Amino acid sequence: MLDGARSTTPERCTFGVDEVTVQYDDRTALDEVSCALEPGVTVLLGRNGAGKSTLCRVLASAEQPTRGRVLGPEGPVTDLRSHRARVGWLPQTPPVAAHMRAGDYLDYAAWLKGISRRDRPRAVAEALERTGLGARRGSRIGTLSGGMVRRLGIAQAIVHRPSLLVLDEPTVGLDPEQRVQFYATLRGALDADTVTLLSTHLLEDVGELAERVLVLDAGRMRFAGALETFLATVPASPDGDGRIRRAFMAQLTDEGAA
Ligand SMILES: Nc1ncnc2c1ncn2[C@@H]1O[C@H](COP(=O)(O)OP(=O)(O)OP(=O)(O)O)[C@@H](O)[C@H]1O
Repeated sequence: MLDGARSTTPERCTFGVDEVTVQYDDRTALDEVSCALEPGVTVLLGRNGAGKSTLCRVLASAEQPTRGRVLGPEGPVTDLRSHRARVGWLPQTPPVAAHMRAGDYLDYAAWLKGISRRDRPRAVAEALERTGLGARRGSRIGTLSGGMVRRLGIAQAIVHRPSLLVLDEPTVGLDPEQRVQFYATLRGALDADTVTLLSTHLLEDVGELAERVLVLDAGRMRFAGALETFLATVPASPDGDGRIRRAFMAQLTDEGAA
């Protein structure tokens, strides 16, 4: 296990977790999980209940692990406030308020991230532009389509140009066309040096976005490495079909099927 994680040299590790355990009463959501993230998109795969959301929350410092450490470029994170200021986070349920106008909502998100009153208009305009919502600045969020609300979720997560972007199942509930738009929006919204973790159980997301892959199962990290390494865990089939699915299935355990 973790062959890919070992191949991620510490010099290139900008964010990650070290031996993180999260315990809820008698349930172990994460069991001594370690991973090192790099600039680019890492897709976090796992079945329902594997621990994906828990890992996302821990990385975003929205939740404290029972044991273990969150890592930043300077080493273990000790100052949660400044860590949160450099993290963009899109939880499973986008934190939007239907009655607000998109621009006002982003202004509020930028204020929460400590962007000054002077810099906020530019930050908001850029976030709207990067997510293709420039024309929707004055629209009430309740009138936007599901796909637009998801893009607005990305906009609030990137409004402060975070170093680490954590997206928890952002493609769930989007129809195929909305997903295509979402992929394009995300690619356009990311800076080259942004460290992005995207959790999903949609294997399509891997082919569209992943440079690296993590697989969690039953709270344990089963695989961490480059997409090519992940795919190489199973043989190619003559028609080239279903390789991501087979590579994913190969990492799963009976334990996680419970
Ligand atoms: N606040 C909580 N209290 C108790 N148990 C929890 C809590 N949050 C998560 N769990 C449990 O921890 C385990 C991991 O949950 P988590 O939500 O991280 O998984 P997931 O991979 O994101 O699943 P899904 O794809 O269904 O969202 C599950 O067994 C879940 O029931």
